[in-house]
Amino acid sequence: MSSKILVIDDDTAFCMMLKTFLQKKGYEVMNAFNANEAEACIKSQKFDVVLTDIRLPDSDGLAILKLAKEISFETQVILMTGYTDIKTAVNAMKIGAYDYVGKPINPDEILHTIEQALKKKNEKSEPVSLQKEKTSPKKSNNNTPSFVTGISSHSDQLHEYISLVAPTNMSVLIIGDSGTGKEYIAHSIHMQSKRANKPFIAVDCGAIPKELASSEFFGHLKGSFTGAVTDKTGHFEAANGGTIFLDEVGNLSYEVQIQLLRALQERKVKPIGSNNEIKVDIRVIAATNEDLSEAVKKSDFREDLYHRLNEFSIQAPKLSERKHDIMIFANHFLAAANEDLEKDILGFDKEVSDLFMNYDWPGNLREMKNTIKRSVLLTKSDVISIAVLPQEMLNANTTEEVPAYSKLNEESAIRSALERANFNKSKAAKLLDIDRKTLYNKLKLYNIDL
Ligand SMILES: Nc1ncnc2c1ncn2[C@@H]1O[C@H](COP(=O)(O)OP(=O)(O)OP(=O)(O)O)[C@@H](O)[C@H]1O
Repeated sequence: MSSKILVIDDDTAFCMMLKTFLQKKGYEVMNAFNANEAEACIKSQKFDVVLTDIRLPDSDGLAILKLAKEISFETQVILMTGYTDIKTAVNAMKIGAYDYVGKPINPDEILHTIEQALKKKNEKSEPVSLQKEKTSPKKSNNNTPSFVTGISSHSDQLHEYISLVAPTNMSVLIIGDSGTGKEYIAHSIHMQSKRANKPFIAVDCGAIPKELASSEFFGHLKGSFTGAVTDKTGHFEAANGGTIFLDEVGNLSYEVQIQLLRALQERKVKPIGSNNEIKVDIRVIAATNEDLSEAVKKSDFREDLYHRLNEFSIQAPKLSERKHDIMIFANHFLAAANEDLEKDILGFDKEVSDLFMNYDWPGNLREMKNTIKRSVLLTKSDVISIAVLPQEMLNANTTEEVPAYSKLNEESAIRSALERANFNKSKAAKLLDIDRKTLYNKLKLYNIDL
């Protein structure tokens, strides 16, 4: 049976073009041109993948993401971003989006992302027993990509902390922006601990619907509630003897926080519908990208749980702060992308590495990994050039040099944007964030001849 995809975008021509392209690749595709239509589709049938623009006339892609996940947790949602900043898209991944792709959409890129999303969906629907084996470090050793340690002073301190805390049984709270490698740090602590040959179970607390949280953490017996068609092993039991990693722990509801604290204090869990308590021996590592102490002050997060999780804290540095590590990571992701896409790209040209060093990387390591993979896919020569980088990166890099556009400095802003864009009017208009027609009018007004 072919996989079902819903494409949502108010640009009808683009939407239909993508539909035809994906149908040719063997998918069953439906279109929706606004959030209202999309909602009706999502409620009437189950999709394997939902591909949605972040900006919609009557709502946004984040609302679609939440709805799709509520209706079917297994549906993979991919966001398409235009000029919206990457941070919104990266943040969407924390609430369950599979990935994001930058506009203009490249058909090969979107196809690759859809294939990966379907692969993930199919892995997810395997029985728990199989998943458990997958998360067991013993089995995943071959596939686990190597951990880049870096050489910056931030990296030195990070790894000193990891090696100090790893052999203990202390709970660790990892604090850092999205995509800074918090899960990698957690895994690294686990691998350097005495629990290394026991399971490491990562739980994305932001992606678990509230009603399912207890069953996800503690398991359930068949028939204990509507929809419980088989027995389910909870994450706590699956992680027994090893480490449980609670990602985005700040997103847990207050009720689940109480249940978690109880399980951690008593070292026992009771699956829903069962009378038997199961003893568990677990080390907890949690991660957050918000200020949990603030959440405690506002009573959004329980203080007792906060202290239980925060026996030791580690700050995951932003990529832009680790200047000496930037090209080490870039080369690591290049090698991984080459292997994954069966390509043989040798490196980055100078303009690209300069840009990498000066760019802010709001999505941190995840953004870099995605950017490099996309660039490898699009590169036809031996090295990655600036031409294959996402437009947002180029724009971000030029904002400093192009004076902000205002009535007062209009003429100089236009001249400077034209120079930056090598006198390509469309590019200059984009840099100035005005449409092409307005630019033509202004060129006439200021007698700028090209
Ligand atoms: N030290 C590292 N070496 C190699 N790759 C890394 C390293 N740290 C992170 N990565 C890569 O960067 C990506 C983001 O890392 P990770 O998922 O650990 O970030 P995160 O901070 O947990 O993100 P989020 O806040 O969105 O949950 C991952 O895909 C991982 O492959």
